[in-house]
Amino acid sequence: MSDPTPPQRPAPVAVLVGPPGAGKTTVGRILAEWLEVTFRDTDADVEAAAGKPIPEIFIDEGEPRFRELERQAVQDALAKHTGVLALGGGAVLDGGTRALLAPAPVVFLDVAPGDAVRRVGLDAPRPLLIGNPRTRWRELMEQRRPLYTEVASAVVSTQGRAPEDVAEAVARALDLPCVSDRPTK
Ligand SMILES: Nc1ncnc2c1ncn2[C@@H]1O[C@H](COP(=O)(O)OP(=O)(O)O)[C@@H](O)[C@H]1O
Ligand SMILES: O=C(O)C1=C[C@@H](OP(=O)(O)O)[C@@H](O)[C@H](O)C1
Ligand SMILES: [Mg+2]
Repeated sequence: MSDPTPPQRPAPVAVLVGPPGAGKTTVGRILAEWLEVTFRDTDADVEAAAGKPIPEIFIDEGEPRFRELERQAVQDALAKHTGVLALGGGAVLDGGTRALLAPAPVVFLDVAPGDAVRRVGLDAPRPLLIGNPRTRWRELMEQRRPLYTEVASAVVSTQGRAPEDVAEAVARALDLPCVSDRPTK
């Protein structure tokens, strides 16, 4: 008699990584809607666990504590969340977090510096971009690009693409069957 099929471990259908301004949160929400699954963002999970916004966690407790909370959020989401998951841009800096991501369907959303800095300038503050955002972003990306590439099974460019076009490219890269049709323009 053959062995019974082992119980499937729940896993997100897609995990988005990439630098601040790549559009992980925006694209993740759109993709989740099309797939008719839930969306989760580890930044929101970390804020809920700490009971304060990210800039305050950095000021009060420092980046190492933020990365620890982030690793716990990633671990929890990978174990329990079956929808689309967006990570914070620096999650890949932590070796433990990278190891957790190894079996997951991870997509690296790539973005050009000019686009990223313009996008985050219109959005919520990122503590690591304080000062000269353009220079800081380039420094972050120099350090992180190899790490995004290491954890990802696919890379999707966001250059000159609307968030819906990026979501479609992610779905194609992971061979995901979207339930809801892409809204027509
Ligand atoms: N492909 C895109 N084109 C134009 N603007 C975008 C795109 N993706 C995201 N944005 C905008 O950029 C800002 C940052 O997006 P967000 O999803 O928070 O990025 P991330 O989570 O990767 O830091 C938001 O204001 C969002 O509306
Ligand atoms: O790049 C980073 O180190 C960070 C990116 C942010 O998330 P987004 O990439 O969603 O902006 C957030 O986790 C925090 O401000 C730190
Ligand atoms: Mg985000």
